[in-house]
Amino acid sequence: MNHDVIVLGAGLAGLAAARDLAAGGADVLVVEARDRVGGRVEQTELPDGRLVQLGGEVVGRAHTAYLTLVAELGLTLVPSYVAEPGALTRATPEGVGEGDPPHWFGPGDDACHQKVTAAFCALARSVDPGDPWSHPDATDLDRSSVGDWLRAHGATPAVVRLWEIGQLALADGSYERTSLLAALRKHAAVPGPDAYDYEAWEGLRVAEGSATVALRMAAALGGRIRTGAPVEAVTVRRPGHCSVRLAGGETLTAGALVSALPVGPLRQVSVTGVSDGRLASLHRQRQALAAKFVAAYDRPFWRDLGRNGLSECEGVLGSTWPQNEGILSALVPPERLGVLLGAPAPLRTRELLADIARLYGDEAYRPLATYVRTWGTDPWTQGYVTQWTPGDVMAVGPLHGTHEPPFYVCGSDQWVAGYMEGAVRTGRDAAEEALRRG
Ligand SMILES: Cc1cc2nc3c(=O)[nH]c(=O)nc-3n(C[C@H](O)[C@H](O)[C@H](O)COP(=O)(O)OP(=O)(O)OC[C@H]3O[C@@H](n4cnc5c(N)ncnc54)[C@H](O)[C@@H]3O)c2cc1C
Repeated sequence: MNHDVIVLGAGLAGLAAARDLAAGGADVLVVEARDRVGGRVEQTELPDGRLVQLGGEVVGRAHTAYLTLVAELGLTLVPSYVAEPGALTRATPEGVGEGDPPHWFGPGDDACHQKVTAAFCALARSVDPGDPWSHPDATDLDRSSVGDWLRAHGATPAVVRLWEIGQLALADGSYERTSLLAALRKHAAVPGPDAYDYEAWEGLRVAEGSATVALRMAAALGGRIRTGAPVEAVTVRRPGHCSVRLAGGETLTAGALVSALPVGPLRQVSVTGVSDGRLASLHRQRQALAAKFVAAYDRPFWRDLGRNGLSECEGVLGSTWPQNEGILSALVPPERLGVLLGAPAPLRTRELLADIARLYGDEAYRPLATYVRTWGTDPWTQGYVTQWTPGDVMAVGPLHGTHEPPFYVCGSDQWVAGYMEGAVRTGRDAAEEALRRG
């Protein structure tokens, strides 16, 4: 059977695209490799009814496409962990400290931190997040790492360490391997007084559960989604004549294709009939590889210490934060993922709980349930959020986030920095463009 549009991947991007295409009157089919929808948003339920998010969780006030979709779906936004009272905790091999300044700062470090932060935010204002390539110094800014830029602007080792622990807390790649232009672009997309504004990026969550956003869209799409259907090859023969070959050999045809695949799995799909330049651009994109750990407790015991559950760490874990009453989320950043994967599976949980115990005490060793989700090595994700190492922004180039009709591209990697906002924004944009072109 021929469809108007086939959407590849049933994550937030693919579902948002398919929802708008169907609403616009298109005959749309979504093909999804896994036996579930949602991709990087996934949830499970504890016996006591609390939902546990194993993937994407929080958004911010600047995430307008996501917030609009949530309202359309009749879901509720509530303040996230950012509103939790209490102090941030930072753990390094030499100590555990509370609040600011960090425990390794000496005289002059705080003033230095303020100075380089102000310089970074001012420089970010000169970057257009939709067109970073037009910046007069784009090539140089992209060639530099954030770490090199910090040192060149007088950042002390203690200040560089603070920036780095914050970056690894987000499980992004190290600032030593992050393009300055990409970091400036990300800040320009969601500006704030700090290099990363937690309130603007992470101040809200969906009360009914982050993955419920995907489940609601999928329920409305009903039989238009095929799960357990990995795509192996796509061919664009001529405008209006596209085909998709699934694992197992079945071939589907459509007038147009919307790829909503993460950049890793997309590299493994054979794509024919699309320009070499576009394929080179798509294949150059990469993801930070990370894992998520969740420990569910009967109560938020970190509050006993006056702490808010948010931490930045130099252990195997890069960070913790409370996702829900008594439930702690944690991320293992790319630089430390190998340590986790190298540990025998039965020992991993104990090792991760030890990091939490160091932060908040021995009650950490008595969770009701734990979950380790190694997204970085999951074959259908191969990552976590988009990563831009020095040189990547220019190499990917202005084709980023654009289409080659009848081959449309969306997914969080096609926005500035990934995230659920990127998935929804680019998914809806792709659908709008495909409908506009008929
Ligand atoms: C641990 C973790 C925490 C995160 N935290 C946050 C957060 O708090 N806030 C935030 O905004 N973002 C967060 N993110 C990022 C966010 O979840 C993602 O950017 C977003 O959900 C990606 O949506 P997507 O539709 O672009 O891609 P995906 O969700 O990855 O969807 C792609 C779909 O394509 C499918 N697929 C892959 N290959 C094939 C194939 N060959 N054939 C068919 N189907 C295929 C996949 O199975 C998947 O369902 C987090 C991500 C992770 C992993």
